[in-house]
Amino acid sequence: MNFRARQCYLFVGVVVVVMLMTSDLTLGLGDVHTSAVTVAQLVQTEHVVIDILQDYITKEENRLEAIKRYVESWEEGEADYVNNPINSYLFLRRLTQEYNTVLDALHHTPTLDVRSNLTLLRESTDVPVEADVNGAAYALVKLQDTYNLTIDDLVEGDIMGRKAVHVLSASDCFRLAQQSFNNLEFELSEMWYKKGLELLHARQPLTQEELDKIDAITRQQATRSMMRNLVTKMARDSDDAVHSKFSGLGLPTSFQQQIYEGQDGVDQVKQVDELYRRLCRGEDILPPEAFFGLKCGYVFGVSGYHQLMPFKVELVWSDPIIIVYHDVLTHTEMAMVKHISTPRLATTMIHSFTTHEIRKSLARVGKTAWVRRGDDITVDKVLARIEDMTGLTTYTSEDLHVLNYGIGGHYDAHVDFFDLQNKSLDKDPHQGDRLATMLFYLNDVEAGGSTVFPMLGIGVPARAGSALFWFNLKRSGKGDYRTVHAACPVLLGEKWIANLWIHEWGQEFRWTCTLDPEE
Ligand SMILES: O=C(O)CCC(=O)C(=O)O
Ligand SMILES: [Fe+2]
Repeated sequence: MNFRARQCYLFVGVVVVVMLMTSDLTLGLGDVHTSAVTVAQLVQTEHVVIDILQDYITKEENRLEAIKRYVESWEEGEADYVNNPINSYLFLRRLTQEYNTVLDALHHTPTLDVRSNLTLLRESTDVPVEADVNGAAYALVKLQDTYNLTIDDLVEGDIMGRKAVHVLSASDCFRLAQQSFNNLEFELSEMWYKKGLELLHARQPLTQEELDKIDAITRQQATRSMMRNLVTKMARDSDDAVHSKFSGLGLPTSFQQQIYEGQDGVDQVKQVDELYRRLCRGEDILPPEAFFGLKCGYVFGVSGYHQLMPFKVELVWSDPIIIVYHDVLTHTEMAMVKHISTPRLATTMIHSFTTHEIRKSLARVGKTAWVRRGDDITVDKVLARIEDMTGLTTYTSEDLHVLNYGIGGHYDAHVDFFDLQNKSLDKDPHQGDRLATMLFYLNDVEAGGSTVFPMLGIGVPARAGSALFWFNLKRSGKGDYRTVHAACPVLLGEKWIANLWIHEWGQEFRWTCTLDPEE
């Protein structure tokens, strides 16, 4: 292995080890792609960049044109400038007026202007950096994995028949391979290296540089596999304190399987993950009989206008109760919630209940904003509607949590409750546990983005204006683990949701509880 390759491997090794020690799988991954709003803003920024450059090109062309005109108007040895008065006049005019134009053109170059305009733009916008390209590359790999997309289709830029503007090159494949490796997706990494090499081999005749690249990557296979074994062993040998740091951070299931091999619960993780993928792909998991007895109907609200105008309700599951309300928000209301949230969107963080840290995680990729009662009349109306729909108070709930997922945006399997009965969290600020979740879909997602419940085998597509509702707690107040749910990665388009976590306090006369720990 040459020195550069060795250095490169050392670097990858260090990255992987640092990721394990700090349990930060997001290291080196930017999150520009995680929100469709941010990407749309960048598309606008690029329009401005193109305008600035276009203007620069025009000015440069005019400048060169002036210089060219001067040079071309000189007819060497052809004219008698000395004896012919007209020639003499033209000659002197050239040397004064036209020559000055040339001097002007040479002095006033538009380069400084274009540079300062571009610098201003860079300072006023979050221009993506290398890490953001890696983030977007990792999103692609995640989509490939969840939706069983073939590597060939991805290379051709084909996602479910929708063509991209360009195909992927060999070096794109190597970037995807490297990114998968950094994120401990070792099998996927191998596949992408193989594809990259195949694309390079297909280029005939090969340049010396390409031959060197093929050679280096082929020789690095052995080091990669050594690195992989080392990292896996280190993770396997780590103690519980380190393992608990990993929880909820989006460690790939394939890697978890290897490090927790033979331990309790690992089969369940694998099973939940498998069901999650199948549900995301829209596969039917349950036989039709499982849905017998489930109903659709009109249900009147508990107060206000909906006492006369019922809600369209679909019972998606009966135990635990999962309900979809159709057409419950208007387009204006959805637009308003998105409008207020857009300037507040920030990288989604997750709260680890084992370490109490708040961190960026690969388990949840998207951008979040919080909006509260009083921020806008629409928010107040939405909260009042939730009370109408559920009969529960929203005065002890959290603020409305708005999420914008871009391509690959997702949320791995989780429960919404804190299980306060089992954990010694300070209860007061929480107003009790999260009794129920109301999740509004604020747009139609072109492909992907369903909410799925792997333990139950059901999935709910994101449809603009509908709302998904379920109870997180049993009547005894215990967390109901059957409500494990996940947001499938967005495959095409974007996804907007707003959810409200309704808390236990204040529901004493609205929700019957029981002392029976089994209920
Ligand atoms: O986006 C979704 O479909 C689910 C989001 C979710 O589960 C959450 O925010 O807790
Ligand atoms: Fe959730």
